[in-house]
Amino acid sequence: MIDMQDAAFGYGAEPILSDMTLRLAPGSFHFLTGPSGSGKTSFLKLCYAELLATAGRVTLFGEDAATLDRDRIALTRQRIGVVHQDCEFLDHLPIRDNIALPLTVTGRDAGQDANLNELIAWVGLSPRARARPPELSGGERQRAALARAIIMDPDLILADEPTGNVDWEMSLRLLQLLCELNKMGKTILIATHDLALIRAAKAQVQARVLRIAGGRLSTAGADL
Ligand SMILES: Nc1ncnc2c1ncn2[C@@H]1O[C@H](COP(=O)(O)OP(=O)(O)OP(=O)(O)O)[C@@H](O)[C@H]1O
Repeated sequence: MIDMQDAAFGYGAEPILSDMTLRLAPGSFHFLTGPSGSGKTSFLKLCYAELLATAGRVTLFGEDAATLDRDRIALTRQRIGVVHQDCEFLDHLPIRDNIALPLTVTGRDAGQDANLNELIAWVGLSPRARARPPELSGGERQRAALARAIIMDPDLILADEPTGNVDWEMSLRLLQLLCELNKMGKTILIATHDLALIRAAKAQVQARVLRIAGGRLSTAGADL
């Protein structure tokens, strides 16, 4: 699904990520930890070709990310759902329409989409579907961001601090949704600082924990 071979990346001359070698197998569940500023978001961006490796190779669904043209990148991204750290929405649109945006920008009629209503119910937002983003709580926004990320039925879900601004109860609820997606066969990669969340996940799914520190990727110890 995603293969990295000695991949490196830097915003300037100096790499911030080096020697990244990793394989994300279909159906696997991974966490990515590391200190603030260590490069977790940048790493996720390599995984959906928002950034391209400056050395080594990143292969997405069997294709070298560096060789993908714009159309192939767009097609590849339809297989990847991203929950961004800042979960930005269009504030003038109801949250239902925000969740449906990936459908509407690809020319589908969201109004008739039964899956959309089902998905909104699944994340527990049916009573809030007509509310606008500024009227939502942090936890509701995070669940809306997750719904928007999976509306196109992606194979891989990348989540950047999906529980960053919510209380523990809501963190567990979001985790539950991600574990359910994994049980449906989706591949999950979650960047998080929250070690308690990782421990809670390990009780439900087989999760591998990766750590970025000092620009290098390693497998975190079993003490988590
Ligand atoms: N667009 C950019 N241009 C230049 N430097 C950047 C850019 N984005 C991030 N950086 C720098 O790259 C490094 C890694 O940032 P990144 O956001 O990937 O880390 P992170 O581990 O996700 O951080 P956090 O946990 O605080 O979200 C940081 O030093 C950051 O300042």
